[in-house]
Amino acid sequence: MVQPTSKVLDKESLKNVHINKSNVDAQIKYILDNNRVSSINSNNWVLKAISVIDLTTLAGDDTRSNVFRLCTKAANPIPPNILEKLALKENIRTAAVCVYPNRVKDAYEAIKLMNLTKEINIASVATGFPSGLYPLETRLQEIKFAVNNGATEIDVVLDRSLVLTGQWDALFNEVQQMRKACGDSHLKVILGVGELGSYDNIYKASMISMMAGADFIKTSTGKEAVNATLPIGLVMCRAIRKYYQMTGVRIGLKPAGGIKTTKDAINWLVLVYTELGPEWLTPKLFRIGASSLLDELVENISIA
Ligand SMILES: O=C[C@H](O)COP(=O)(O)O
Repeated sequence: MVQPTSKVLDKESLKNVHINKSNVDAQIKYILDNNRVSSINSNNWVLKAISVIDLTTLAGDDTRSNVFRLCTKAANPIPPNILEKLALKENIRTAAVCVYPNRVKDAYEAIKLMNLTKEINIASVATGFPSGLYPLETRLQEIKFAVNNGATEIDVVLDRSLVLTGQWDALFNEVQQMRKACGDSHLKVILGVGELGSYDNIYKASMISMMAGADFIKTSTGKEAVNATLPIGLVMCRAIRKYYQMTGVRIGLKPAGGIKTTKDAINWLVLVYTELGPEWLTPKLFRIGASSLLDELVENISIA
């Protein structure tokens, strides 16, 4: 669990952040054109992508039975006939399932019933997902409710209005209280990047969230018009890198929203590999939040 580090970083220093959009776009083009991982067996990258998925269902009609199905799929993402041909040393699982607070108990019971040897984390969205526009008191209660029902990770949403009006101290204080409400569960902070107005705001919100104790920063709820794009990912990677340089603490990245194809997933792996290094490509530091990516990845596993 990451402890708040406000004493290490000076919030005033964020005033001088100016990110140039065309530089970011050019850097993304350079990274993809000079893909340093393209020579590596692509099956490894597809399997890596599967292992970092937070397999998500966040629909208004989610029921106990579809959460049970989701958990079964998270535990056995690759069909036995393909698994046999791959001859892996151990079965691959997705890193987590991600559900609404009222479905956490169902996920907990489903996973317990399966008696797995390797853990699948249970992530719950919280804090008035997706808008975050609810009283702080009830947003904190939602976190505690999800934790008490078995969530090991909490994906909170920021109140975007605090970013848009530059209320950085208020934002820091809110995230710090969310951190506290999580107890031992991990805190992932959803920035809602499509609604933050600028790359500068995305960078600053990333920094404030990490300073306040986020274990991960996450791009989107999946409900905004603009979700996880690579240029936004680059801005967030740079914030994570800067934070690591200043504190020695590694914070995770979770792109989510609109990631649907194998190419999308591999591009994110390439970005993180290039910007943060191979040590970030583990479920501890990188996740892909997605509701419909898994089937596409499985279809793209090549078997002899
Ligand atoms: O956190 C995960 C997102 O809500 C999933 O978005 P998606 O349905 O576009 O994959």
